[in-house]
Amino acid sequence: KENCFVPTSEIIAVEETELNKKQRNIGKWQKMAKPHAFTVYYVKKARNHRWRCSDVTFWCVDEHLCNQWIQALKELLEMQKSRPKQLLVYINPYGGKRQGKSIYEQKVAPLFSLASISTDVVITEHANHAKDNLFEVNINKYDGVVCVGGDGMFSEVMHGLIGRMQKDSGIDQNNPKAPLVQCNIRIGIIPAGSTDCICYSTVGISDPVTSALHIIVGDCQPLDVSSVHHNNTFLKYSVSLLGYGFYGDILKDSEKKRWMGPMRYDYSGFKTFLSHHYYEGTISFQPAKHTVGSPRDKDSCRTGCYVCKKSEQQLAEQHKECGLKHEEDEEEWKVIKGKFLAINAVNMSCACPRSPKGLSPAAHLADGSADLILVRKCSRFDFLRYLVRHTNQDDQFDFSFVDVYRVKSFQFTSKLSEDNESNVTDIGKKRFGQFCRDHPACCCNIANSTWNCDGETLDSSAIQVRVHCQFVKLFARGIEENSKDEAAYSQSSIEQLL
Ligand SMILES: Nc1ncnc2c1ncn2[C@@H]1O[C@H](COP(=O)(O)OP(=O)(O)OP(=O)(O)O)[C@@H](O)[C@H]1O
Ligand SMILES: CCCCCCCCCCCCC/C=C/[C@@H](O)[C@H](CO)NC(C)=O
Ligand SMILES: [Ca+2]
Repeated sequence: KENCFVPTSEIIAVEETELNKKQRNIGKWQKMAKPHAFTVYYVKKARNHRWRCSDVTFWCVDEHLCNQWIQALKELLEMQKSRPKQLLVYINPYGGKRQGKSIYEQKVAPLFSLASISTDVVITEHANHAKDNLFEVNINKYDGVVCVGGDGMFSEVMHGLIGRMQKDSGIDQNNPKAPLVQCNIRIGIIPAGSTDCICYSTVGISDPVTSALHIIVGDCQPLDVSSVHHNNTFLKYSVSLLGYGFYGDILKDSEKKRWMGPMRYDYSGFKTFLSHHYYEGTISFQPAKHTVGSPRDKDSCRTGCYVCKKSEQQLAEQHKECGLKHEEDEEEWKVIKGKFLAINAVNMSCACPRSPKGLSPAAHLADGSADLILVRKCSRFDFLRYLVRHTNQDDQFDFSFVDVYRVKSFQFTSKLSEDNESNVTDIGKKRFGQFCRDHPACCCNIANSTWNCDGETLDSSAIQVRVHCQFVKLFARGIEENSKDEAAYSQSSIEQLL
């Protein structure tokens, strides 16, 4: 009795339906001598951005008419050119709660098969298996690469794909100013990790079935990617969080407790909060002048985002007019020295189930900028107030000790490495490390923190970062507005469409 309207772009599959005897004997169909039927499988939108596969079966007496409908609907599906037909799937069996394999087999593979998508599946045997494999496979054979795992697994696949593109084009990734070759093959994320921040921030929910359906309908969401260098050595790419201090320390501690699963972040988070370490250093950045948005905006990045579209146009125009190299070199750098509890640079909101609005709620997925959040030294109580605001509706930037800037590139050098560079003859300092000036009695050693790069640690504290606008593409569409559409989808009618 429920009506529903389904755009053809959200039909998953159409199949002829074999009616069994019991089905034939119900309702008005029992009067038919030999009823014929077909079933339409479609995306049903539920609450909180969750998608489900629903179906409706149509019956008729005329076999020819029934076949015509099936044929017409299959032709409509064939016209959806952005849908993948052949996918390469990497499963990390040890990510998150170690359920990647069963999640894929039970929830995702049946949907891919229903949608006639062929897959080559690789279950990874060690870290970097997927990344290394992507340098060897015949990549042109595939319409997309799917990773089943968490943010770390996504990062691995992204590094494999970007690295492969640069290698094939003869681009040296160690050159921080090299004009990188864009990666056009889309990546799908089936969330099976501990944080799943990239999935949550691009889909609005961390749910394997929802993500599988976004892959099937062939969605496309571009993402900004930051390249991270130490002098002239390439370190990593980042799409979500580059965090020094608090999030770096959490990650470093939690790596030793992988056996705890996702709980390790809560344990290490609490421990890191209690340790209340701050780090001295200098951060220099180039403000993102091309973008029309600001980190203090009330509106968030949503499907078809105006700010992201505008940034894309502006950057394309700038490149045409003066060339990237010339223009970037000339722009001003702002320099800030200080003592920081956390330095967070986010290319997207970094929303995740732990923090549903994220570290920077107004950050954009594809505007060519990152939000640089500087949390200066403050009391434990103030830092706790700041952290709690990640989980409620209050403004987390409304503190005297928190500053946020929208940037297109930045650099960081810790005080420790500055001192070591400028004072190489100070043997005592080099041999015994540097002692905390605020607690001379306790002699606590203030080492550098570690950068947390999408859940992986970086080997260097001194880094240079540049944001590349819309550098990779995901099978996603950004977070959809929670609007009347949701209600409309559940009430209107598939019969109207057909
Ligand atoms: N078979 C494997 N054995 C050990 N490590 C692996 C294997 N396959 C992949 N990895 C590595 O495991 C790391 C973490 O995986 P993943 O991101 O899937 O889970 P997670 O860390 O629990 O989740 P999140 O990144 O969301 O916090 C990845 O960086 C990846 O390189
Ligand atoms: C006392 C209350 C504390 C509440 C703190 C809530 C903050 C949660 C924020 C989660 C971090 C989101 C950033 C995502 C980072 C990922 O790249 C990374 C890898 O998955 N995850 C982590 C935890 O580093
Ligand atoms: Ca961005």
